[in-house]
Amino acid sequence: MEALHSDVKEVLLSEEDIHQIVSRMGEQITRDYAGKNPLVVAVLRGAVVFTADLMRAIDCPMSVDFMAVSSYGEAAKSSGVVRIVKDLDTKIEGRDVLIVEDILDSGLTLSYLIDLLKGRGPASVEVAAFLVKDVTGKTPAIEPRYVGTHVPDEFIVGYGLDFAERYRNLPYIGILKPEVYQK
Ligand SMILES: O=P(O)(O)OC[C@H]1O[C@H](OP(=O)(O)OP(=O)(O)O)[C@H](O)[C@@H]1O
Ligand SMILES: Nc1nc2[nH]cnc2c(=O)[nH]1
Ligand SMILES: [Mg+2]
Repeated sequence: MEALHSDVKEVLLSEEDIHQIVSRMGEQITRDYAGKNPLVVAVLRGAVVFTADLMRAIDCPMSVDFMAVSSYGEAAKSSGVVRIVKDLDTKIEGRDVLIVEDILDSGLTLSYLIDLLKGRGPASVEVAAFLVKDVTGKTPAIEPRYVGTHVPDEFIVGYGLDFAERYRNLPYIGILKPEVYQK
């Protein structure tokens, strides 16, 4: 196993843990979307690593498109305002849409996206979230159909999740040392 990054306090999920979770989620999605042709919507940038793995664990016809939104910018706390940086290139009317997210924290990003995409007349909109953070005071209950696992209320990095655009390339999920983002 590779050495722990010096800015990471603790590893929550190893590469092996991640692989097992993604396989299980892929099986569930494959079963539920049999005979359909879902459009997987990856939310850039955080979800890109998870999406790349999840797609390969889905064994039914599907397509993928990307949307970029950002609410955290360079900060460790949401600005409260979700910005669309890139919209879908695909028409979703009548499609089964599966939004793929790396983490559900305050819920702001997903509640914004779900409302936006539902307004375009899809057949269905579901969410696959790799991580759900256990925080109090989440934006109106979002219940993702597919959840990888729950994480504590700390700042998480790795496997696509960044702080100020760093650490996305760590192959594991870890807790960032507070002194790094409080600097
Ligand atoms: O539930 P929330 O409190 O809205 O937080 C979750 C969102 O925050 C992060 O994205 P961010 O806006 O930082 O952009 P990024 O994906 O480009 O890192 C993460 O990837 C989720 O999309
Ligand atoms: N990297 C990272 N991005 C987030 N966006 C919302 N919560 C988090 C988190 O814990 N870590
Ligand atoms: Mg994101």
